[in-house]
Amino acid sequence: MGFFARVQERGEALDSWVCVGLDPRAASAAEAEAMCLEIIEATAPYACCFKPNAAFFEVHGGEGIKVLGRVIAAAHARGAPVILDAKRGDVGSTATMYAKAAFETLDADAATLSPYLGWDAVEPFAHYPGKGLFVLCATSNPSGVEVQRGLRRDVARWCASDGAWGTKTGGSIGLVVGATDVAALDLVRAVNRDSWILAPGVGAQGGDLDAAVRAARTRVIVPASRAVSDAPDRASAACALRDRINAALRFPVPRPLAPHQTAFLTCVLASGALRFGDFELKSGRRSPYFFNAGLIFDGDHVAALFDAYADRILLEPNLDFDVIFGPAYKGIPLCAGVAAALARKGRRVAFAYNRKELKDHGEGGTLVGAPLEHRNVLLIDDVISAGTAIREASTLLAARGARLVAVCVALDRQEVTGGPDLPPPDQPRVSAVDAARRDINAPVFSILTLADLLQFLEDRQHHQDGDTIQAVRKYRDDYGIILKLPTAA
Ligand SMILES: O=c1ccn([C@@H]2O[C@H](COP(=O)(O)O)[C@@H](O)[C@H]2O)c(=O)[nH]1
Repeated sequence: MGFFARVQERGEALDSWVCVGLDPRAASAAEAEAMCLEIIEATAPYACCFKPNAAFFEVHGGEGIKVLGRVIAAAHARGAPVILDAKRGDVGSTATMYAKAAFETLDADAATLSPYLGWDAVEPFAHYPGKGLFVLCATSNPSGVEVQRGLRRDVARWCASDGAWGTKTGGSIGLVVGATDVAALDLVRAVNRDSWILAPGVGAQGGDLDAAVRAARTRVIVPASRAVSDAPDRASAACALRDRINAALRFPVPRPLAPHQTAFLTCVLASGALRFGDFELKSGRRSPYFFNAGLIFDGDHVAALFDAYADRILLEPNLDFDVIFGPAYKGIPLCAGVAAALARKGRRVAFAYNRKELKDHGEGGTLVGAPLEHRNVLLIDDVISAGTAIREASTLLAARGARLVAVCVALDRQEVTGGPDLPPPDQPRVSAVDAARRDINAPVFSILTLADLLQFLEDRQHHQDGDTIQAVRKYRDDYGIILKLPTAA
């Protein structure tokens, strides 16, 4: 079982998202060890994981490193996963040794990493199956923002399950976002709804625990070092922290979806393109909801749909494309309509599409619209089922000398590939979107995900009955690529 699945399981079993930090301020390695063992003993019933910070052990030299190994083993003996907080980041060959030290020598289950040197500094850590990574996104120290302001949104996107790094790591990558910066947590969750967040900075650093947890919404682990180690009764301190986190998680302040998502939902519900009930999918699964973009045909609904695509595309950072390509048939009106909507919003791009039949008269050929050679192309489609259409389109584009830069779809069902049998809980969960993304080597993003849909239903913006919401939630838990969320809004 991977690190995040283990944290999830232990967190749920203990009903606690407290990560107890082990930062022993001690005069010797022996004293540091004794202190950590006491903390582990007292707080294990409240700790979904432990987080020793390497500095507090390295300061004691070789003996300190040995103690760190024994402290990690002691946490393991209590069944708790361990995050090694060492904020590593270096050129690939050195990062390889850092990864070996963290995951082999010390046997940590996860490590904190700096994104500053790019993917090749992170990659060696990703070679260890089952281990977790936490990438620094917005740190809790006061001046971090001066450096991170321009980078944190991109880091958050890269680490999302459909982001560049999230995809490469199969989702075993989380983010460090300080509890001291609620605006940063908001920003991160606006572009990344599914990564685990480690939110340090409560207690001694003065972070607003309630606001931070609410901003993170879900999949949040709150580390506390001094707030626990310096408390007169460490067990009570960890227990109180647990309760405050849970209270904030159980009563989150509703967070609206982005306006283009609400407009899209309004359109698909009004047109009947999104329905709730009992549907049999091509895969043989019975789904409590079904999306059929072919049912959006009234002019006002179509206009809203094109606008929602255009708004979503404009939100995607660093998307450099000059042609929108729509694979036949459903992609044909989409590419034309979205190109028009983008033009109205100030972004001029061309469109092209293919025909399925070969023409034997007139201009001939299978492609219509803008020339594709040497052009950067954004592929647009309604929903990815098996991903066949996307793969075929990508082959066609490559044959025409075009560069496929990304794929935009309306709905990402975020479910594992396969048939009606439930996937084994310990297997890596790969969705059709993930598989397509891997095969075509380009990002895939969507206007709406299943997680967004659930949030919409749960926020009661749409008056669905409780049974429908329960059924969609259960479907997500059974077939979703996203592990069961620790909290239901
Ligand atoms: O942004 C960050 C990243 C890591 N940390 C580390 O967490 C603990 C916090 O200690 P407290 O006593 O709970 O303040 C410490 O090891 C830091 O190095 C962080 O604070 N902020």
